[in-house]
Amino acid sequence: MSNEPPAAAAAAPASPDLSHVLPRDKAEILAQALPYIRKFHGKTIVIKYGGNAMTDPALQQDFAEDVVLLKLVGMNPVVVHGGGPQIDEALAKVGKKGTFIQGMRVTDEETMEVVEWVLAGQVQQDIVGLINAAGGKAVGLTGRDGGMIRARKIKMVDKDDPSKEHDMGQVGDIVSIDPSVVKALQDDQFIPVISPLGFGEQNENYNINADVVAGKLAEVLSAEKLVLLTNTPGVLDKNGRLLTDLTAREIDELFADGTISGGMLPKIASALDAAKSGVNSVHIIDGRVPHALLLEILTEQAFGTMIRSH
Ligand SMILES: Nc1ncnc2c1ncn2[C@@H]1O[C@H](COP(=O)(O)OP(=O)(O)O)[C@@H](O)[C@H]1O
Ligand SMILES: CC(=O)N[C@@H](CCC(=O)OP(=O)(O)O)C(=O)O
Repeated sequence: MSNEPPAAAAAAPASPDLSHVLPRDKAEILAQALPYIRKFHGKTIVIKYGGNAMTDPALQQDFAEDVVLLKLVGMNPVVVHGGGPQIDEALAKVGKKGTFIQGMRVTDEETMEVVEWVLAGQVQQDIVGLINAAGGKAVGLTGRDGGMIRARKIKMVDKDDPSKEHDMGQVGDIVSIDPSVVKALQDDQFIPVISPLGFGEQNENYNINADVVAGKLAEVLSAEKLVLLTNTPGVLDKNGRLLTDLTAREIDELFADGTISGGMLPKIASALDAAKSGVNSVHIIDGRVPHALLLEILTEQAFGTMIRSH
């Protein structure tokens, strides 16, 4: 994405060497996960896997293993994936450059075809394959499957001039989500992997920002947690320092002074909506950290940015 990240966003943490950890210490670490396994047993956890967090094959494998582990200890992970950089790469091959307005891709007809192919054909199936190889049973879905995500053309009002509206092409705004197909899959021990594509009243296709789908799905599923994996340590302040905790009022201030830009705009807005709609804990975390999901869900380690409704 073309927006400038605050300074600290660039540094990816290195993979730790655990060869020196004694077996009894490893057992102790496993035992410390018990309270979290008990707390989240049977609960739905919506995981947004951002396109920017999925660029390294080793990290992708860690991610798939984490999802399977969460399922095997009794949680209900639901994966919503992105794919912004992967779409950009495919567009470049046909000589097109992505254009973004307020963190959303302007989607003309030709771009829509590429978006569908990359998200549902490539990225989703790669994730499904990795989860299955790690011992899970993943099923890939788009918003069309089971009539899940109804959408309409988004109205994008200019943030500086509210009298101006941008034509975003086939970018969708969610009208409703019917989660019955997700629930049926969960009941049969499958792990749903959802591409952020919706359909409209005339059966037309929509490209929807994946953070928006993840946030709304977490709300509709009454999820316990929404975890958004991205390529920064979390939300950063103007000096590139991590903000570990954000309330609605603080988020308004960050929007107003321009600290949040690009892809972080829909991410924070969706995270806040989910927190306000009753999702108990909402976190934006660094997907470049090996086993980021396990760190966030099964340890007491404070990690990334937690979004609170008040
Ligand atoms: N205040 C901020 N803190 C952290 N990241 C920010 C901030 N403002 C803008 N960003 C940008 O948001 C990006 C994450 O959003 P996005 O590119 O859509 O990633 P993803 O593919 O994970 O959804 C970061 O890489 C960074 O460039
Ligand atoms: C409307 C819109 O912006 N759709 C996104 C869908 C993918 C996405 O959200 O990917 P990330 O999570 O990796 O950014 C796009 O076309 O890039």
